[in-house]
Amino acid sequence: MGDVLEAERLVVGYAGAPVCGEVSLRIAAGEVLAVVGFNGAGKSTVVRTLAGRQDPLSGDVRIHGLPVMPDAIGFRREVAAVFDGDVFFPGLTAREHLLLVARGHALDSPDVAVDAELAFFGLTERSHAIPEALSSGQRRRLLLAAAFIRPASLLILDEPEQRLDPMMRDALTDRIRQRARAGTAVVLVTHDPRLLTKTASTCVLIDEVLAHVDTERGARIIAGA
Ligand SMILES: Nc1ncnc2c1ncn2[C@@H]1O[C@H](COP(=O)(O)OP(=O)(O)OP(=O)(O)O)[C@@H](O)[C@H]1O
Repeated sequence: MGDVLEAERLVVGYAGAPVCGEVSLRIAAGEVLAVVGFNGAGKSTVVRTLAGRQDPLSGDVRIHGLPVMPDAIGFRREVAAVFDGDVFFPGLTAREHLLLVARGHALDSPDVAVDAELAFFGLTERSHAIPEALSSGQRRRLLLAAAFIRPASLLILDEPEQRLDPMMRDALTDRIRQRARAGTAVVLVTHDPRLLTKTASTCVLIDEVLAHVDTERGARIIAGA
């Protein structure tokens, strides 16, 4: 099977200054690639660049063999992402956010899909609340629900475990595995060793020099062991 995502000698950073070493990686359908490293190493910068949220300083990123085109419908159809700073429509309820995504992606039965997603992420009772009236963990769940409800061949998750309680982390772990089994390629930035070992098939350590490490070693690095 061909690569979903391919980065070749990618350099990422701000105002012309790189934040980490060159990144070269590939990920195929059904693979989960964990991205690990210490605070400030450059993980979010790397995955934001992979998702087309910022331009690379140099190097190449290809998704299904094509350059990253964040404004193109075809690109946005393939790539779903959750980042820390993602925003909501202040006047729309949790349910309305998910309906918007479900309808936008032409799901067959959007109402059914939305109810299922609200239930999975434990938001059914808060489905008519606007984001401001949700707890911070519930807002995180809503962002994740919006990413998982829609089809995508590449799913980029930047520390999705943030602010989730242990039960929800377990549910998220299962969901990522299920999604990968269905053929989605997943890029997962995480500081959670358990989430990493239970989901990832490969791992990269972001530092001054990028290292490809096995998932057990990746988990030991983030556990500080
Ligand atoms: N918008 C920005 N402008 C300039 N520098 C930035 C910007 N965002 C992040 N940085 C810097 O780039 C470096 C890498 O940040 P990044 O957020 O990619 O790290 P990270 O590995 O994801 O960290 P963490 O584990 O803390 O989330 C840090 O030194 C950070 O201070």
